[in-house]
Amino acid sequence: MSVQIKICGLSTPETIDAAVDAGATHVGLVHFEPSARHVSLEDAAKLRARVPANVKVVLLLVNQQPDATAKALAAVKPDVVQFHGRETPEWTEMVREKTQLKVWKALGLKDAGTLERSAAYVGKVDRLLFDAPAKALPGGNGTAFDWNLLAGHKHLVDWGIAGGLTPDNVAEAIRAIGAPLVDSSSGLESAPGVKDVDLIRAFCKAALEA
Ligand SMILES: O=C(O)c1ccccc1N[C@@H]1O[C@H](COP(=O)(O)O)[C@@H](O)[C@H]1O
Repeated sequence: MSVQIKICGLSTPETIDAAVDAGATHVGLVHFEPSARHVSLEDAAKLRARVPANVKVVLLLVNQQPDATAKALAAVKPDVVQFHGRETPEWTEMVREKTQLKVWKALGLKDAGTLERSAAYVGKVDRLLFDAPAKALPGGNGTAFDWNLLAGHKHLVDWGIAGGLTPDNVAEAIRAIGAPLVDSSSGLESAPGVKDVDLIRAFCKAALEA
């Protein structure tokens, strides 16, 4: 099976269409006000409506309260909700059971200890997304983690990698650790929050040819 590709932080119809045409399997919408890629729920719902059924829409939320989470999910109707903050296994399990949506949890991979702790999410998420450790923001920082931390790891749940992936390094990442899904955001931008359609195309091509 070929690698799955998520292009995240999209905020315009043109870049959504470019990602879909280039072969992305997932497109991500960030609803997190401190982010340069934040989209309102109204805009997210409009962008969501452009996406064909064969491509999955991922709504990224960070440490939202239950009411705000329910409101966002009802407005955007994503296929997947990606929690990218300090959300607990109990929380991901509850959202998964209540909504029947696919639930992903992003984890900043600092060391082997983080990987051990990721076991707490097994059975409580549909995918673990390994990212670089948080900085001022919990993600979207354009920094990669040490992929070797995942070498030889026995994955007990679907997984993917994010963090500093670009058209230049995505093939290496796929070959190095056999990542089944790659996720990129800031590495495909001409300025923070401004996606570049040529970089989106180059990223998808490099991932599909890896
Ligand atoms: O994109 C953001 O601004 C963002 C904000 C808060 C949490 C996560 C965010 N982005 C996600 O982080 C990873 C890695 O991004 P990058 O490729 O290193 O820029 C990815 O899943 C982004 O969608």
